[in-house]
Amino acid sequence: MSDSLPVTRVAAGVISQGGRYLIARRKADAHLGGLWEFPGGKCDPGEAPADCVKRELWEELAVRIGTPIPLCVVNHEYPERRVELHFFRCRIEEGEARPLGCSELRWVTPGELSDFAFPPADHVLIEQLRSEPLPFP
Ligand SMILES: Nc1nc2c([nH]c(=O)n2[C@H]2C[C@H](O)[C@@H](COP(=O)(O)OP(=O)(O)OP(=O)(O)O)O2)c(=O)[nH]1
Ligand SMILES: [Mg+2]
Repeated sequence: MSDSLPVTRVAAGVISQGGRYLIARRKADAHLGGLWEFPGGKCDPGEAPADCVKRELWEELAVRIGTPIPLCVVNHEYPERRVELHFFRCRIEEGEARPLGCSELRWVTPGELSDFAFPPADHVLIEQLRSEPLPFP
Protein backbone atom coordinates (compact mmCIF):
# COMPACT_ATOMS: atom_id res chain seq x y z
CA MET A 1 0.00 0.00 0.00
CA SER A 2 2.32 2.73 1.25
CA ASP A 3 5.03 0.98 -0.81
CA SER A 4 3.37 2.47 -3.85
CA LEU A 5 3.98 6.05 -2.72
CA PRO A 6 6.68 7.55 -4.93
CA VAL A 7 9.71 9.03 -3.21
CA THR A 8 10.02 12.82 -3.35
CA ARG A 9 13.65 13.87 -3.21
CA VAL A 10 14.14 17.12 -1.33
CA ALA A 11 17.21 19.22 -0.52
CA ALA A 12 17.30 21.71 2.38
CA GLY A 13 19.92 24.06 3.76
CA VAL A 14 21.03 24.41 7.36
CA ILE A 15 22.30 27.97 7.17
CA SER A 16 24.28 29.18 10.14
CA GLN A 17 25.70 32.59 10.89
CA GLY A 18 26.84 34.30 14.07
CA GLY A 19 25.58 31.56 16.40
CA ARG A 20 22.13 31.28 14.83
CA TYR A 21 20.31 29.10 12.33
CA LEU A 22 17.97 30.40 9.67
CA ILE A 23 14.54 28.78 9.76
CA ALA A 24 11.51 29.41 7.55
CA ARG A 25 7.81 28.98 8.17
CA ARG A 26 5.98 26.99 5.50
CA LYS A 27 3.10 28.77 3.83
CA ALA A 28 -0.27 27.86 5.33
CA ASP A 29 -1.55 26.23 2.13
CA ALA A 30 1.57 24.07 1.53
CA HIS A 31 2.10 20.42 2.54
CA LEU A 32 2.84 20.61 6.31
CA GLY A 33 1.68 24.23 6.17
CA GLY A 34 2.50 26.46 9.14
CA LEU A 35 5.37 24.27 10.36
CA TRP A 36 8.95 25.58 10.46
CA GLU A 37 11.65 24.07 8.27
CA PHE A 38 15.08 24.46 6.82
CA PRO A 39 14.57 26.26 3.54
CA GLY A 40 14.73 24.15 0.39
CA GLY A 41 12.50 22.14 -1.88
CA LYS A 42 12.02 19.35 -4.35
CA CYS A 43 14.78 18.29 -6.70
CA ASP A 44 13.96 18.60 -10.39
CA PRO A 45 14.21 15.34 -12.36
CA GLY A 46 17.90 14.48 -12.76
CA GLU A 47 19.01 17.37 -10.54
CA ALA A 48 21.67 16.61 -7.92
CA PRO A 49 20.58 17.54 -4.37
CA ALA A 50 23.56 19.91 -3.98
CA ASP A 51 22.49 21.79 -7.12
CA CYS A 52 18.90 21.77 -5.94
CA VAL A 53 19.69 23.38 -2.59
CA LYS A 54 21.61 26.18 -4.33
CA ARG A 55 18.73 26.81 -6.71
CA GLU A 56 16.07 26.65 -3.99
CA LEU A 57 17.90 29.04 -1.67
CA TRP A 58 18.19 31.49 -4.53
CA GLU A 59 14.50 31.16 -5.42
CA GLU A 60 13.16 31.12 -1.86
CA LEU A 61 15.57 33.49 -0.09
CA ALA A 62 17.43 35.40 -2.86
CA VAL A 63 20.82 34.39 -1.46
CA ARG A 64 23.86 32.81 -3.08
CA ILE A 65 25.61 30.14 -1.05
CA GLY A 66 29.07 28.59 -1.17
CA THR A 67 29.55 24.86 -1.82
CA PRO A 68 26.88 23.02 0.22
CA ILE A 69 28.36 20.48 2.66
CA PRO A 70 26.32 17.25 3.07
CA LEU A 71 25.08 16.81 6.67
CA CYS A 72 22.68 13.86 6.60
CA VAL A 73 19.96 12.15 4.58
CA VAL A 74 16.61 11.40 6.24
CA ASN A 75 13.92 9.12 4.83
CA HIS A 76 10.44 9.74 6.16
CA GLU A 77 6.99 8.58 5.22
CA TYR A 78 4.08 10.96 5.60
CA PRO A 79 0.57 9.62 4.95
CA GLU A 80 0.48 11.30 1.55
CA ARG A 81 4.14 11.42 0.54
CA ARG A 82 7.50 9.74 1.14
CA VAL A 83 10.42 12.10 1.31
CA GLU A 84 14.15 11.59 1.00
CA LEU A 85 15.55 14.72 2.58
CA HIS A 86 19.12 15.76 1.87
CA PHE A 87 20.28 18.29 4.44
CA PHE A 88 23.29 20.44 3.67
CA ARG A 89 25.25 22.84 5.73
CA CYS A 90 25.29 26.14 3.87
CA ARG A 91 26.91 29.51 4.18
CA ILE A 92 25.54 32.67 2.61
CA GLU A 93 28.06 34.26 0.30
CA GLU A 94 25.88 36.93 -1.29
CA GLY A 95 22.66 38.63 -0.32
CA GLU A 96 20.48 38.96 2.74
CA ALA A 97 17.77 36.32 3.18
CA ARG A 98 14.27 37.49 2.22
CA PRO A 99 11.07 35.48 2.78
CA LEU A 100 10.20 34.96 -0.91
CA GLY A 101 9.07 31.33 -0.62
CA CYS A 102 7.77 31.16 2.93
CA SER A 103 5.52 33.11 5.26
CA GLU A 104 8.23 34.07 7.78
CA LEU A 105 11.96 33.80 8.44
CA ARG A 106 13.80 33.75 11.78
CA TRP A 107 17.42 33.53 12.91
CA VAL A 108 17.40 31.38 16.06
CA THR A 109 19.94 30.09 18.56
CA PRO A 110 20.39 26.30 18.94
CA GLY A 111 18.45 26.42 22.23
CA GLU A 112 15.51 28.21 20.61
CA LEU A 113 15.03 25.52 17.94
CA SER A 114 12.75 23.53 20.23
CA ASP A 115 10.35 26.50 20.56
CA PHE A 116 9.29 25.97 16.93
CA ALA A 117 7.19 23.16 15.45
CA PHE A 118 9.11 21.29 12.73
CA PRO A 119 7.95 18.37 10.55
CA PRO A 120 8.62 14.93 12.11
CA ALA A 121 11.32 14.23 9.50
CA ASP A 122 13.41 17.04 11.04
CA HIS A 123 13.25 15.98 14.68
CA VAL A 124 16.47 13.94 14.82
CA LEU A 125 18.47 16.71 13.14
CA ILE A 126 16.96 19.36 15.44
CA GLU A 127 18.01 17.35 18.48
CA GLN A 128 21.53 16.99 17.08
CA LEU A 129 21.82 20.72 16.39
CA ARG A 130 20.54 21.52 19.87
CA SER A 131 22.90 19.19 21.69
CA GLU A 132 25.92 19.79 19.48
CA PRO A 133 25.63 22.96 17.40
CA LEU A 134 27.67 23.14 14.22
CA PRO A 135 30.77 25.30 14.50
CA PHE A 136 29.47 28.75 13.51
CA PRO A 137 31.43 30.86 11.07
N1 LIG B 1 12.39 22.36 2.55
C1 LIG B 1 12.11 21.48 3.49
N2 LIG B 1 11.16 20.52 3.27
C2 LIG B 1 10.92 19.66 4.28
C3 LIG B 1 11.62 19.74 5.52
N3 LIG B 1 11.14 18.72 6.32
C4 LIG B 1 10.21 18.05 5.61
O1 LIG B 1 9.57 17.08 6.00
N4 LIG B 1 10.05 18.63 4.37
C5 LIG B 1 9.12 18.16 3.36
C6 LIG B 1 7.92 19.07 3.17
C7 LIG B 1 7.55 18.83 1.74
O2 LIG B 1 6.74 17.67 1.64
C8 LIG B 1 8.88 18.55 1.07
C9 LIG B 1 9.51 19.81 0.48
O3 LIG B 1 8.79 20.21 -0.59
P1 LIG B 1 8.30 21.71 -0.85
O4 LIG B 1 6.84 21.72 -0.85
O5 LIG B 1 8.98 22.67 0.07
O6 LIG B 1 8.88 21.85 -2.29
P2 LIG B 1 9.22 23.17 -3.11
O7 LIG B 1 9.93 24.17 -2.24
O8 LIG B 1 9.92 22.68 -4.32
O9 LIG B 1 7.81 23.80 -3.37
P3 LIG B 1 6.79 23.68 -4.58
O10 LIG B 1 7.50 24.21 -5.77
O11 LIG B 1 6.43 22.23 -4.68
O12 LIG B 1 5.65 24.52 -4.10
O13 LIG B 1 9.75 18.08 2.11
C10 LIG B 1 12.59 20.74 5.72
O14 LIG B 1 13.24 20.89 6.78
N5 LIG B 1 12.79 21.59 4.68
MG1 LIG C 1 10.26 24.75 -0.35
